[in-house]
Amino acid sequence: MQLSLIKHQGCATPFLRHLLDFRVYQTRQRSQCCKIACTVIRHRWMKRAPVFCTHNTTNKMISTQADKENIDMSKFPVERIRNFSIIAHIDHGKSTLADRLLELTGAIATTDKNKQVLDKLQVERERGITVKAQTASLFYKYQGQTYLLNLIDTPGHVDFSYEVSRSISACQGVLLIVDANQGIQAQTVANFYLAFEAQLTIIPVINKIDLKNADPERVEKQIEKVFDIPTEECIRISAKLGTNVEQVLQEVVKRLPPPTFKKEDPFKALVFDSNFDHYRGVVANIALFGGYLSKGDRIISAYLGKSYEVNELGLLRPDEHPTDRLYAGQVGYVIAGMKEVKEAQIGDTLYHQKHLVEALPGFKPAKAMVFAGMYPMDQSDYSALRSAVEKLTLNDSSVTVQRDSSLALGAGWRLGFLGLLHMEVFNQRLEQEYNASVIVTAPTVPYKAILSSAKLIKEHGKEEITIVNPAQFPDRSVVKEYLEPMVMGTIITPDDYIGKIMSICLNRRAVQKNMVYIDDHRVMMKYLFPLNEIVVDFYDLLKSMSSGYASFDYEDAGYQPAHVIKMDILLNGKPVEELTTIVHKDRAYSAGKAMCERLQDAIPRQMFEIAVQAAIGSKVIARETIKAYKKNVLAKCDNGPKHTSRLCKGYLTKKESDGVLHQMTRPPQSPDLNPIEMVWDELDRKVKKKQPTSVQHMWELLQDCWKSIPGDYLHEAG
Ligand SMILES: Nc1nc2c(ncn2[C@@H]2O[C@H](COP(=O)(O)OP(=O)(O)OP(=O)(O)O)[C@@H](O)[C@H]2O)c(=O)[nH]1
Repeated sequence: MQLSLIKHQGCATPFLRHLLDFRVYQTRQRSQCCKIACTVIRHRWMKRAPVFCTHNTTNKMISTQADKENIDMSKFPVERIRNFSIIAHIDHGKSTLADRLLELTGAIATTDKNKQVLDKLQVERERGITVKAQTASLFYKYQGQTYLLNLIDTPGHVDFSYEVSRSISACQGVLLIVDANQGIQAQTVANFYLAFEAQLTIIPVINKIDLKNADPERVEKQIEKVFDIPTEECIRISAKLGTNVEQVLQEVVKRLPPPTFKKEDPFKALVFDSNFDHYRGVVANIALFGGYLSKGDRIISAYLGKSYEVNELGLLRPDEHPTDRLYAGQVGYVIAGMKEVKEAQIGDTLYHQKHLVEALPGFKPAKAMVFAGMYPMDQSDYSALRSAVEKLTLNDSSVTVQRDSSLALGAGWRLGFLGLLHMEVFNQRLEQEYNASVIVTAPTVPYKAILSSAKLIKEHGKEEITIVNPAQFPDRSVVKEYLEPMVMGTIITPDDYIGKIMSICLNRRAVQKNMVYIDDHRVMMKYLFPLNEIVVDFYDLLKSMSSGYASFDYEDAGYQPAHVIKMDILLNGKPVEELTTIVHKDRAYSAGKAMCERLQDAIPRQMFEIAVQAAIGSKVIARETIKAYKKNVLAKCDNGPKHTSRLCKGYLTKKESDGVLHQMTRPPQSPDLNPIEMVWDELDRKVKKKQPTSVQHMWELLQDCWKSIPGDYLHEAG
């Protein structure tokens, strides 16, 4: 099958588009037709309902007068600074609480229009989720003293937990929000441990107490049982109504420790986040671990050793608010003329030119969980897309980028993401923020192979290689052992669903590691899963099995030996690289069969038969056939030239749905539809000119038309 055809046409032919859409979905389409196909395929892949805009996208932040004042940052010694993150399971109300805190401290005016003010990205507002941590500095008066509170609102979804771990590195405490109705969920546990391991002070906050089904007492008991935090330490609030939110601020001041850094020490700052501004270059979010920084200072990046002049610095309130200086313990932003994407490494240490300091440990690089190919819709857009990908990866450093190319799709990249939602969000941001049109291939997880062939070991320079593209999966004959990525999954569910959940876990090759009751009815289960088994649809399946009550979170659990094999998909005997997958040996037959059946549904019938086969090496393990169109429409041409001519016109208008001639088929190696279109046009002209009087005459005209088209396309049936 000549997938390279897609290169010659701006928009793929219907056949190829369908074919590619099966494993490849486009994030931006040129025609409505593509858009519909894409939506269908996207949902087929994701098995998720489409996400509609749930927020007022015109919701603008309303700044108060305080924003315009010049703030003397020296007024805030470390004792009067509190740096904290808001962490929680998805949708437990982090951003809503952040809105109330901003209002209470006057950072934004109090109005009912403030909804998730810190969720600034279009994608966040459209999906109603936080994907990027946001910082806001608040001034809060408590017992006659003004405190500087730096809050970081973090995402809740497991795919963005890297943002959480980075954010807490700039903090001394966290607010752990738990929904008073749902109680502790899987990401509550994961986020608690992130904060606990970083030795931060944790204030549990039970939110949504206004809900009819709220049961804060039960949730407090859960918190005591699972996290060993006494019930009396919990604060009950309603972020939506503002109930007890003031108490949260008071407890932040009372319970959270101030930073311990000194302004007398040499300047040292951690870059914990960064954004790319088209006009000003890199805007780095920094936490000062010592000393102070002034406008005009020369600073050095420990990562690159390059020196920069500070053009602007200040606080995020949550908009940028320039100040003259930032001091130890404070959190803010700095713009220092970093124009290159690579210059602003997250986790980097900045220091003064005059005072060399030891670099901070930084962050463990984010580990990509899924990989997918990304290609421009049109190869001429390659360099524009490259620049967009580079800029977006600066704003989202957890994406890994590797150059790649495909026979069918041309030059592109293989990108690594933290999960499927992360991948979707990245594509959506590319489209919305950079106006890029891309084709993204199906996601795959990174396998490893321990090579046995000395030649290959020499070629790679190591024995163990990571395979992120199934097409490059090495053959068993040169491999000692394959390894697959594993994750430790946490499932929290009401006990009514235990049986069903255990059975789906077993089905996904998972091994149970632990099971404990967190209260009278809820159970927390730990399973070791192969990542490949959960990455696409496990979460949705779990949700539907448990009527939405179960929650799931996972963390990396290394690699385990596995008997995995490469499965090729052949169309009329030719392997299609883009459709190659890696499957577990025990699942190969069912996966091959399912794939062939789905392809059979996805590929529209053509004028020739298409054999869809799944094969392991040279052995075909599944096959489906897409039958050719056959319709003896010429048999109706007995009524003379007028009727024949009318019929021909009929074919022309109907040809997409069913109008092809019985006597005409095309050899399978010529799947391009264009020659047929040309034949129809030619035939139309000839019929008009020569007015055929019989079927034989009509057939001759047809033959002439075929001959006028280059290539041997005509093939007489029967
Ligand atoms: N009834 C009620 N609803 C609330 C309360 N707090 C938040 N919500 C609602 O809960 C939903 C989720 O709130 P968010 O603030 O977006 O939750 P989040 O934790 O920031 O979500 P992610 O950032 O996506 O993890 C929204 O519809 C809020 O209006 C509350 O106190 N009471």
